[in-house]
Amino acid sequence: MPRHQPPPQLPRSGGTSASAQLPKNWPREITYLTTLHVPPPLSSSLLQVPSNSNSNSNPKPNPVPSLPIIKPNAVVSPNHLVRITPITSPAHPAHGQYGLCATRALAPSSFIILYLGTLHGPATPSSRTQSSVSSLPSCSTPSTTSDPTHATSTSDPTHATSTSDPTHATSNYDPTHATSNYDLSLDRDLGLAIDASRCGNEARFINDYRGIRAAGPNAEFRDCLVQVGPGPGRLEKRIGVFVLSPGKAGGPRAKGIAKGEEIVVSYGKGFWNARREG
Ligand SMILES: C[S@@+](CC[C@H](N)C(=O)[O-])C[C@H]1O[C@@H](n2cnc3c(N)ncnc32)[C@H](O)[C@@H]1O
Repeated sequence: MPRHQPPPQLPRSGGTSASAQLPKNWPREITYLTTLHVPPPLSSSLLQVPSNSNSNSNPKPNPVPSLPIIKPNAVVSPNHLVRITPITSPAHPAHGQYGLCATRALAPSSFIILYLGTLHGPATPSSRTQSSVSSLPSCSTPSTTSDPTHATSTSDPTHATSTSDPTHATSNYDPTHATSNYDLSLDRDLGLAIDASRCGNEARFINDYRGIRAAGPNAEFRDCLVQVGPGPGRLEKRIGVFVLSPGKAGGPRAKGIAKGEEIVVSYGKGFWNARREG
């Protein structure tokens, strides 16, 4: 279970905006990010997607043409569409933790927030045997917040983290990613994932729908692209949280998410099976 301990000496806000305010109820021991944390030796160029140029110098088609493009003005920190909410009802399965609630009605299919955290590569043979995390690039000191009892995260089946590819020399793998409850796969081919256990944004507080919303999830993680730099030219891959699409007319999904409702996704059966087995 995630724990929110008293803070070590940490920066309270990360990303590009040093002056970013913290969202209400943000736990002091977790670094708040306004952009993806990409520690060396990784580089955000790994996430770049060729722009849809018509020039002859780039005759290849865009390999991910159908992903939604999130405009810079849709990425605001703190995010005014959501509120980090302490869960006080004993009937809630994540009682004593936090959840994320909508501050206004959110339309079906609409973009809510990016999932931010630390980008990391897969485990390499050497990183698997590494016993100390203190020398690894991280947005905080070795964590008092990661729960060693957590079994390997597999999250949403479409975002299950891969830690088994030993071929990527650029890995910054920290062994705590393997037991993180906040780890989402970003690119299976490259073995890249985003871990929000030590640093992240409001999206890290999204719970799984099981035991919370009988009708199922009302949101989902989706691959998307963000514009980086000035102008529309450069696109990078990210994971976004979106309201579920309407589905069959009149069904529970058609309404989107109501003001005050908890935003819940499906982590996938693998996430919970891994914890039962672990
Ligand atoms: C990504 S975190 C979600 C935010 C978390 N509630 C918090 O306050 O940090 C995932 C963890 O939240 C808890 N959680 C999420 N959904 C749950 C559910 N439906 N039932 C029980 N626990 C849940 C579990 O402890 C899980 O490992």
